[in-house]
Amino acid sequence: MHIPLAEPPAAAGAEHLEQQQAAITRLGHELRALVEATVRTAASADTLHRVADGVRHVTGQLTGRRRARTEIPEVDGFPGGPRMYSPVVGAGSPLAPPVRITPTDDGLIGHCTLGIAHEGPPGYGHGGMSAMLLDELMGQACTAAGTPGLTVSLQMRYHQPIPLETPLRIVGRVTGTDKRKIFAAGTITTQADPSTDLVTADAVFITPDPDRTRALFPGLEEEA
Ligand SMILES: CCCCCCCC/C=C\CCCCCCCC(=O)SCCNC(=O)CCNC(=O)[C@H](O)C(C)(C)COP(=O)(O)OP(=O)(O)OC[C@H]1O[C@@H](n2cnc3c(N)ncnc32)[C@H](O)[C@@H]1OP(=O)(O)O
Repeated sequence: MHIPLAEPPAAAGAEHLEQQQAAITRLGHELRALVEATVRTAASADTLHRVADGVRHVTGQLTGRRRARTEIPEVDGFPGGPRMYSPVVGAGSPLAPPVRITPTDDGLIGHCTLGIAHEGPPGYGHGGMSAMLLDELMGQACTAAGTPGLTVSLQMRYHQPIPLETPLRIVGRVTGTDKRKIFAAGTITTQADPSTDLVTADAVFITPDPDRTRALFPGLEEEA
């Protein structure tokens, strides 16, 4: 079984997909603003109740067909394409900072800024967020290297707290392979001081064998 990395959308449907992605991105942006306002507000209980009623009303407008659990959204490509609802890179996810990723000669670089919604210690990023950022960058580096895999081991080292509301730089790169195992490393720094590691990580990813891949991802299109 050969699983190609995701291709850009076919020309016929490209315009529709672009419009859909733009709308998803816009809703994600507004939802992130809502999350940010929610975790910062000092509004009265009355106001919070009123807003909760309004949000419930808005949620009720997202009707129609709901994506099944293992279904890959039409706006996405997997593996290796856009992930609109990823909690890390998804422009449509209010959970995502979101991270913007660019390839380099030696892996991938991600840029993002964490907000108060991602807080661990007051004023600093949650350690689980750092793990999520690095897992994603290293995982995507595996895919970009042509060896997509699932994380089986993730070792984190927290050297200094990650400041919130500060542009961050996340690096992920593949350091080696051994059959289906891919070894990766990653770092988080601020964009202003990329030579001071705040968090570093090492991880092992495994490319599942074809039977396991089919079982795990029934929505994945195969090429003969
Ligand atoms: C071709 C398409 C492939 C598609 C897959 C790619 C998808 C990703 C693509 C795009 C995403 C972009 C970004 C995502 C980033 C975030 C990533 C995540 O969040 S991943 C979610 C969390 N991780 C899990 O849920 C995994 C749970 N684990 C499993 O399902 C299994 O462990 C699995 C399928 C990954 C492997 O199971 P086995 O049965 O095939 O592998 P065994 O035979 O146990 O091990 C193979 C070799 O690896 C070693 N190994 C196993 N665990 C190890 C470990 N922890 N450390 C070191 N080596 C280990 C073993 O000793 C063995 O080595 P020896 O061949 O004997 O030399």
